[in-house]
Amino acid sequence: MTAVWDFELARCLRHDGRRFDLHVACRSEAARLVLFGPSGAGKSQTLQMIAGLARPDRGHVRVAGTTLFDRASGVDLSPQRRRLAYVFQDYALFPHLTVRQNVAFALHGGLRNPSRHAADASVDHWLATFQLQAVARHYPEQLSGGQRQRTALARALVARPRALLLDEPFAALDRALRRRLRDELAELQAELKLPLLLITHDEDDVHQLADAVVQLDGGRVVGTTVAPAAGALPQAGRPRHDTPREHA
Ligand SMILES: Nc1ncnc2c1ncn2[C@@H]1O[C@H](COP(=O)(O)OP(=O)(O)OP(=O)(O)O)[C@@H](O)[C@H]1O
Repeated sequence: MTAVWDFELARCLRHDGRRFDLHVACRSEAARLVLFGPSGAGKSQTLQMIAGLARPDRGHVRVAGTTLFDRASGVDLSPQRRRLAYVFQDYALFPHLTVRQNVAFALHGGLRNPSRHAADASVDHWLATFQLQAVARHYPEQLSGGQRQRTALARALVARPRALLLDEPFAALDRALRRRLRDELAELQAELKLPLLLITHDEDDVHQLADAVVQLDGGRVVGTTVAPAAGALPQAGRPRHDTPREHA
């Protein structure tokens, strides 16, 4: 069976005389894969290399059988051609664009600002899906945390991505909202059948969303688990280096 996620990424980072060696490999059939680990484990670097925003020294990235990067054979698709929607931790909405414009922006490859009245069926569809019609003319600073996150998701999905990459998508939200939005995201993923890769240090994200989890620490994979049961994971601050229960 073709793996949904198949990547091996190696990169040496140097900064201020310090060195961080990252080597992360994963092959998984999980539609919802979570990379879990403490701060500094290498989660963001891994996600950025998958998205094409950072370049590995060696390795490969394949998503649902399509090769997006392969150092050995010289394949290196641009972030746009990888068609992976990336939702940043702070959502990275454009403050000078309305909700509708933020969502429509992704349709034009980000080359120009869409008009405030831009009409497009797919923009309307995603605004409706995320219940954003009432705030479509609002600017990001006029939105609640949940509405900001939904706008970022609508903007990510409108361009029909191959997969969705999420960097700590619930970190900026309160606990009750996190729980609700995790459920919404899980439902949406099941409906769209869109592969989802999420990075987090929050164990609740893992339990509510993961089909499989890859635990990272110090730039290395320290465990892979399929559908982890509650309590099966170490605290993000205290990683466990024992034998993985099952391979993803
Ligand atoms: N551009 C860079 N140059 C040098 N080192 C870097 C660079 N970016 C990140 N690092 C280092 O790489 C390591 C992994 O960073 P990364 O941001 O991937 O961790 P993380 O697991 O996402 O952490 P967090 O949860 O805090 O975001 C850290 O030690 C960091 O200092």
